Amino acid sequence: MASENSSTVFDFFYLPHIHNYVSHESGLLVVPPSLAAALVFGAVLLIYTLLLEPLFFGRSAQIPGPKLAGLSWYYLTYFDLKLKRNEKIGEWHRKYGPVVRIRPNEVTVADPADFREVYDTKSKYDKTKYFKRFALYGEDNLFSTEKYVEHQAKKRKIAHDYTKSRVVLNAEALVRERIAALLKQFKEAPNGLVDVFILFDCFSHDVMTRFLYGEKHGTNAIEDRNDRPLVVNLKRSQIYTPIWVNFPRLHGSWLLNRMLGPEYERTGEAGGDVKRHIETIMRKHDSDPHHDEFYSLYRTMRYAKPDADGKPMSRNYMASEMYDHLKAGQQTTASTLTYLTWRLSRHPEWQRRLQHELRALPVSDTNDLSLADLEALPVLNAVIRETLRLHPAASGRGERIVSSGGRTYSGVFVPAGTTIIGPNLVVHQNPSAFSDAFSWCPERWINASAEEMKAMEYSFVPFGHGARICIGQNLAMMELRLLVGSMYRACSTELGESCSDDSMYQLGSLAAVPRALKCELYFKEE
Ligand code: HEM
Repeated sequence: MASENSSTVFDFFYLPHIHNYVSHESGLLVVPPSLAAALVFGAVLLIYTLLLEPLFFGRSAQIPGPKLAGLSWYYLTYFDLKLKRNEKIGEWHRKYGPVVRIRPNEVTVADPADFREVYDTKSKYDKTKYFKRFALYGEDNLFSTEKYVEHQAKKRKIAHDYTKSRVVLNAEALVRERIAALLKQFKEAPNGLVDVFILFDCFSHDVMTRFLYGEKHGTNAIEDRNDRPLVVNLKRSQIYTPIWVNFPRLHGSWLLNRMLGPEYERTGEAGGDVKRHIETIMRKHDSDPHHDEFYSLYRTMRYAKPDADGKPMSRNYMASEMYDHLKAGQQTTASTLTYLTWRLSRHPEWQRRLQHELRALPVSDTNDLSLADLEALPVLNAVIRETLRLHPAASGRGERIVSSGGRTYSGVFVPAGTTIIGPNLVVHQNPSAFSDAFSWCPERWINASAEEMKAMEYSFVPFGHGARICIGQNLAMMELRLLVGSMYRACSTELGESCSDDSMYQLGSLAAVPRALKCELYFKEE
């Protein structure tokens, strides 16, 4: 029998009411039947909700995938923070098949037909709330707009400027001018050693700023180091994008700044720097009395037809759109160019074939290659396509919501409301379209039969598909063709000592960049 003076653990924690439930004989807890029943019910409910429902009885339980991914949102987050998200999802598809549950309510598809169903114009899937992170200045841009219909209305106002003929008219000359500045830097580099990643980043930054605000107000990051901090910080911030994506409220907090150090803190400010940069440029542009006389996307937006309510585009909306295009167009293009020149440096035989093809072309009075000629070159287009296939530069987070009634993908039913994604990296590894899918093999695009080519093209979606396909793809393809064409006509490249398969491992960051955040190559003028 417990003495009146003996103390229990409940005294220690001072839980006065609990004494009512302690046996005076044994000192043990005596739980009244009603409380016991409530506790058991609670435990069963918890087990059912956290374990049995997601694993066996829930609407998504039959979808293949790792059990842990079905149980917890954090399982994929773990690989995401390690910057291995895309690689992991690819691995799961090889193990579990074309449809995989990657989070309790999130599914990816790898089959090209399923990919097309998700993104097709006919399907009209909405985007998820994830894209709200990309809204800026309090305004949704094209990329962050959730609703299909609203997105279409916005796109109609600017899509014309991104058609092929308009891009050639408004941007070809500025791209050529920036290429000349870039090649000069390559040629003047000490010992010919160049970090191409940073310089391609500067190149695509200059092209984008000039396209967006007009040549006169664009940057000179290639030759002027004062214009580079923005580029460098945006590049470094790639390492931390999974924190921003998974824990947006925690990102940039005092706690993370202390835990991750000054590099994290500094790059966390990159977004704010871009915002201020855009605001400054808009003010400069507005106070320029000649701003209507030269092309810029900003000018197009300022004079776009007003909405049905008669309102022109708001200043904040225009700023939001320009910020998004700047980031979307800069890092993707720089990453693609980096992987392309790296692959060519690893495969000198392809470099020689490319040079042979380029050097046989006629040049203009100004010693330029014509875009039409470049578009028709089999080797140039094969090396570009093969690089876009193996190293797609976007994040693979094209989240959409399965619409009402649910859908069946490759025989697997996915309920309405589920987040669905077609990661293009995984679609590009489709073994029935691409034999030896993990090898960089441009030959496949040259020697394919008509039937093989059809299958490859169906599975080749580096710019996405459908209504939300990359608006900048014509600009990107023009930059790639003109730059790679001009560069390899004039020079050769070789791997620098610091450049290895490990340093070039492609991270699962927002723009899929090389792990070392650099790529050193030797340039030899020929
Ligand atoms: C090699 C370079 C590029 C690649 C691989 C690429 C890839 C992509 C992909 C896959 C998407 C679709 C995302 C989704 O479905 O959610 C996309 C959208 C987009 N891209 Fe690109 N892109 C590139 C260059 C550019 C350039 C140069 C611009 C210039 C403006 C640009 C601007 C955009 C915009 C604004 C969107 C959103 C379109 C919308 O939601 O309607 N991209 N890009």
